[in-house]
Amino acid sequence: MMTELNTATMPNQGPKNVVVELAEIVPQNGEVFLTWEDLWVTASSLKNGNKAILKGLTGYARPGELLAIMGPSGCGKSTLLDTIAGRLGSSTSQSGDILINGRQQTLAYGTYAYVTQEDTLMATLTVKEAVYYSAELQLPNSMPKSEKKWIADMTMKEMGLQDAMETRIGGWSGKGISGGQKRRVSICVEILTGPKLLFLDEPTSGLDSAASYYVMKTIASQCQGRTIIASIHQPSAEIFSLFHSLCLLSSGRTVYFGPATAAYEFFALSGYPCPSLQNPSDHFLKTINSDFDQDIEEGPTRMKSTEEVINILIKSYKASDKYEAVQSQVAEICKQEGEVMKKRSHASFTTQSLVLTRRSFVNMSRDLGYYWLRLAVYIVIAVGLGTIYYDVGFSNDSIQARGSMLMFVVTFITFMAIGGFPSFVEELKIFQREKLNGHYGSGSFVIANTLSALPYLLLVSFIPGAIAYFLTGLQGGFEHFICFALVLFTCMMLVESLMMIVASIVPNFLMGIITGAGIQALMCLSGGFFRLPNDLPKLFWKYPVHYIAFHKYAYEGMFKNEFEGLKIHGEHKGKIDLISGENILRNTWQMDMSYSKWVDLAILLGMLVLYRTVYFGPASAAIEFFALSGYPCPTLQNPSDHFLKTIHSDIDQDIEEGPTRRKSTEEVINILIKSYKASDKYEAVQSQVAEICKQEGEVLEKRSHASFTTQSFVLTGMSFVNMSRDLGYYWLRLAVYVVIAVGIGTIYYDVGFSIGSIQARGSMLMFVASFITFMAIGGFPSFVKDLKYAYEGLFKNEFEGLKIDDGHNDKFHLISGEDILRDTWKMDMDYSKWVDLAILLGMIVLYRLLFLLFVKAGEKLKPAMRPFMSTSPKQINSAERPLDVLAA
Ligand SMILES: Nc1ncnc2c1ncn2[C@@H]1O[C@H](COP(=O)(O)OP(=O)(O)OP(=O)(O)O)[C@@H](O)[C@H]1O
Repeated sequence: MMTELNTATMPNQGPKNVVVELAEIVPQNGEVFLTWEDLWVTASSLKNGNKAILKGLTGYARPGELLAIMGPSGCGKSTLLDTIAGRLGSSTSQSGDILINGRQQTLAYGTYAYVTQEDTLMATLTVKEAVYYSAELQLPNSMPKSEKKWIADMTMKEMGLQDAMETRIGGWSGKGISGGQKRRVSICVEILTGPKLLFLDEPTSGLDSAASYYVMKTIASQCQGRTIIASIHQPSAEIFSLFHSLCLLSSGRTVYFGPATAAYEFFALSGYPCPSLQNPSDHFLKTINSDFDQDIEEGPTRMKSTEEVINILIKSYKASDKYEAVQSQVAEICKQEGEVMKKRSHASFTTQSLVLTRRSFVNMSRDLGYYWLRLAVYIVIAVGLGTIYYDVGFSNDSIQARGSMLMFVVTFITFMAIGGFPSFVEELKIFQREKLNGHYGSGSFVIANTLSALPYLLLVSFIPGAIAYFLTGLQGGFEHFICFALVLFTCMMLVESLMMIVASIVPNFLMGIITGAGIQALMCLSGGFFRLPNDLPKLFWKYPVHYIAFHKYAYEGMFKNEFEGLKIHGEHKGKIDLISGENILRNTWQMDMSYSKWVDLAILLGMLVLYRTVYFGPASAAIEFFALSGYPCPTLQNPSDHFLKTIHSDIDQDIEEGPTRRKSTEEVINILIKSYKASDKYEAVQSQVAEICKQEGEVLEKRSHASFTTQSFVLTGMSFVNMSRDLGYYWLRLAVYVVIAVGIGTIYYDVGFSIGSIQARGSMLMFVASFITFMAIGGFPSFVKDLKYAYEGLFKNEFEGLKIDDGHNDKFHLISGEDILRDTWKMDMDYSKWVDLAILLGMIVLYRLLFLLFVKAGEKLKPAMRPFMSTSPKQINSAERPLDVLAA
């Protein structure tokens, strides 16, 4: 359909006499026509009020075309893309119509793909593994495996990834492929299903100009029957020539929408022609960039501000035939009630769960921080526990020792299960991206994460568990050990499940660790060890928190397992008396003996199922919410572009050498290298280098910089401001601590001076000194030495000068706090509580000095460590590295 629009000529009113081609508006084979009309997007915040980001945009995207959204940084490109893809965050509101094939409908699975700016990929996998797994997850079961592999291989080849296929992706845990290659892997996994509508947010960010060109060329070559919309920053002249349509934005307004080729003419006719030998996109962006208030020359004497120029261009566009063409094209598309988008078939739920389990298992096995480090630390702690409580015996004292040892296992060892949280958060980010793109749902992810973690959790509970159990000499018998290890295993899994729920609600991992630790602190406080069950305040702490906290059942399971059937050799009036474990459980630990330890274990397992289900339901909806809120994911060629493009071997592109001869890029590079080595340039370089080396020239002098004091002050100021603004640094911890403090205060409310208060005071102080300081470092085991002085300081502060009524023979009898410190808590009374505090302060200084030492040593060690940390230089595309750095 060819339509000639408004051919009247008006001076400086935009390009006229342009024949605009309107596509056949009959969507076939799932093709997609997308229109948006009078689109407004407003961000509202308490601080800044309402701010319009997009201001009444109208446009369309058609099958077979690549539409580029261009504009200066912050003009609203990503917002427009997100809005038309239905991914706008909840902090913004939108108005206007967005129609697919003239209908209001949602984007169905497999019909569209969205490639985000950020690359969220599994760092431990190789490129090939990542793409293969993705193909298995997305492509239908009916497709043979060989075909899936073929599609994956072809797509990788199209994206120029064939040389990086065996290289690990790398990321936060270690260097892998380059940033540019990551970009291409991200695009690759999204186009595997051949979606009819493709959104790309900055597909070339992080790529050098040659790689950008080839990636965009590959994308453009896939336009057949496909609608592609890409936001792009600064395309080279060559990339610009690949665009069919262009949407040029400035501060949320349309400066131009129409054929990309006609934009050059539009600017010229509007009075801002592109100077010869300049990349048109550079010219367009420079003209409409109001960030740097640069006056624009309009002749030898006249200058205009960028804002004025933008207004002229917008007016010119609105008066042009391009504007009319857009309106009529949108009206035309909207008239048709086109095809309803049908969901593509994808891999079944079972296949997805199995593939995800395999992928997650491989990731866990390769990520040192997921389980291996924890296993090593647990083994060290288990040896520590085993040697501290070595052969605990059956004396009266062993009651307290057994109880403390089991409490440590249930509370601290399981608490440390949050150590794998950062690795889990990385996996979660990938899940969020893949879920948003419809690759699979929450169900398969939860099943896969549970199944893949099982073998590792069994390892980390049974091996350290056995070491601690047998060294301590807890109750003999296989059944007892199995119960102990199973309770430990279930608790660890419960902590991981709890952290999964936290991760889906809290946006970053530091905040997640603090929140998760806070929840656990409250649960173990009310679990029945730190405050015995009968002493817990009835309202709230006993009913319901005590019964909700998994620690209650874990303590009960562990204690029943240990004490049932045990005979303790107590001493009474100089005679040895046997006390039964059941009595100890009932009287000392106040346990509910109406059900067995296996019931406790069953309740723990039930809780596990519940936690995982909670994550699967409302929590996964929260994931979506946070991801959507932004937390969670050329004809005049630039010479340097040409050089890079020519020597770029990633994409095996043939280079024309005349009408018939073609050479592979690799061949061309070899010819160029040979030619360079034979040239006078090469000789000149050799002689210049030799010449320079001959001279013993000036020694480079160090430039003077800010003094040490100034630097320290500035850094203190910066750090202080950062800490005050970062919610996760101290504020969240403060809030969590306040909640825990209220918990402690109400649980131990007005502890009194009875004999029972000795235990209560001790437990409360132990909880404060260990658990709360433990939380300060996000779950890393605090140094035991610190705790000794912290305990001593707090205990002396509390008991010195105190008088406790021991109620001996029902008479009022006072015991001094000093006696309690010496006899009950076995404290060193040779020095005062202030010495303990001074030692703690000294340790803080020592740790900071050690930190400085490690930072300095780390800088020196880095070059030596590099070979172990990164992949070989051969695997990293050397041509991309310098430009990636520049782009960054
Ligand atoms: N949720 C939001 N709340 C407040 N302001 C927002 C929100 N989202 C975007 N903005 C603002 O809207 C403007 C456009 O943002 P957008 O990310 O769409 O720009 P862009 O053109 O894609 O930028 P860049 O090229 O730098 O990625 C920016 O000024 C940004 O700060």
